[in-house]
Amino acid sequence: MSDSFRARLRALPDFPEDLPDFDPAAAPRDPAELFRQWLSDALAAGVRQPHAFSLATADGDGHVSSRMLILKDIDDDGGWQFATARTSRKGGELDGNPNAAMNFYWPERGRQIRVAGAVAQLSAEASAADWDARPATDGSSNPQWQLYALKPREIEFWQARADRHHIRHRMVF
Ligand SMILES: Cc1cc2nc3c(=O)[nH]c(=O)nc-3n(C[C@H](O)[C@H](O)[C@H](O)COP(=O)(O)O)c2cc1C
Repeated sequence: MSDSFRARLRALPDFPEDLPDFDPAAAPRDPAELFRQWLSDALAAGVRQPHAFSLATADGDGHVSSRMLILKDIDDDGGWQFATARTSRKGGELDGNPNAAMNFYWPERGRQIRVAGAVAQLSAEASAADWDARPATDGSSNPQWQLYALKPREIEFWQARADRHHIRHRMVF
């Protein structure tokens, strides 16, 4: 059972054959601009939810949890925005420890983007506007809904290569 499962896992392909090139030296210096370029490329390549990312948070004892969320914006202050209920597990963990990490992965392009930093709550007005802009909005309000912004301490753009010399473009702020 375990042997055959291991063999099944081993037989799965890691990355597609036709990976894009990436030259960090020629990339925009602004990470938001580079992310927008990569997002357009991912959409053109048929990536279904390139705006979905995993968010890792930690509780006061250092126990880590992660879950998928949707990126709402990268704002003019460089904040990577997402929204959730303030009363959720992640909301409680962020209250006690603002440090969090995002991870985007776009398999069709062999690309991963890691963003880590401290998260701050945005205004009640911005949170309400985000709630109202949800696709299934019914006009009701949700006072628990909170828009957050992660201010990057570090960002890494990662490009898989067929020769396994994967490219890591890391920025520290
Ligand atoms: C693709 C995807 C996108 C999601 N986007 C959001 C989101 O933007 N906000 C949110 O609160 N939950 C979102 N969820 C649900 C969360 O993953 C999670 O189940 C929920 O927020 C509770 O997380 P917590 O108990 O760790 O706080 C999404 C789930 C998936 C699979």
